[in-house]
Amino acid sequence: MGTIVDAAYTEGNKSALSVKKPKVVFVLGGPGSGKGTQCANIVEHFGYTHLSAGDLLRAEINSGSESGTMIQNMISEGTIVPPEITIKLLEKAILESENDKFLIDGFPRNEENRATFESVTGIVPKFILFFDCSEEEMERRILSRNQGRVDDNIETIRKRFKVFVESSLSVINYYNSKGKVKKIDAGKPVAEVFEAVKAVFNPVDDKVNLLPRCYPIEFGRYVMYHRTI
Ligand SMILES: Nc1ncnc2c1ncn2[C@@H]1O[C@H](COP(=O)(O)OP(=O)(O)O)[C@@H](O)[C@H]1O
Ligand SMILES: Nc1ccn([C@@H]2O[C@H](COP(=O)(O)OP(=O)(O)O)[C@@H](O)[C@H]2O)c(=O)n1
Ligand SMILES: [Mg+2]
Repeated sequence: MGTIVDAAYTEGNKSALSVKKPKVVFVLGGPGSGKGTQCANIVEHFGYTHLSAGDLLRAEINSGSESGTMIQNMISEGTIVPPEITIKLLEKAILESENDKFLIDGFPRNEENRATFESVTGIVPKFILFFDCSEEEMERRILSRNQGRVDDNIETIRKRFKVFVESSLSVINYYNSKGKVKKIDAGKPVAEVFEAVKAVFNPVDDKVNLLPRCYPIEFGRYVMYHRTI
């Protein structure tokens, strides 16, 4: 149809993303673990662009797209939308951005998401940020989130926890076996969680830390400058 999404596909069904080669960090964790909250902090501090798979799917519903009804039903049930749909939305957002580094929040949520993304885009994530939080705390947070989401009710929350344990944890285990998971204790207050997050990102990514800080060390008549980053 000549849309930007169609244009993203080149010969052999490979995505144009294999040309753009963006830097990608997957941000995973149970519903309510604080992914969106911490992504906002990372954007502010490290200059990434935040792409929430859930937000992109909700925007697709609101755009009146033909897949809208199906997406709406799946979100209401807490089930996972087929990867073709979510991946196209992610690709479009990445290609439309001038940035080259992205936080992909809430994706991949199952093995099918993961394997399809990898084969279609050829992108290998730099690392996975995993927000580890108890169900009791996640439930408390979601029930006071107040964003008017159709899935933030106790019945759907329970279904989403089940999907997380049965389908999403295996993705985290997969990347863990490759040494790519940075696990964060997400049960603490927002500021404390962000301290742990900051320690994970390479300091050279830090927007407020772009110039190396040096301090002099004197050795007799020589003065050496030691870089702190
Ligand atoms: N560390 C935290 N402690 C307490 N509340 C938090 C924390 N992180 C996020 N929240 C709140 O919990 C709710 C869920 O957070 P959110 O970032 O939307 O999580 P997710 O994207 O993982 O579902 C929001 O209302 C948010 O303000
Ligand atoms: N990769 C994804 C991400 C979200 N979703 C759907 O979108 C819903 C909300 O996802 P979300 O990431 O906004 O939810 P939170 O983890 O932020 O609470 C999920 O429960 C799924 O129904 C999906 O199908 N596939
Ligand atoms: Mg979220």
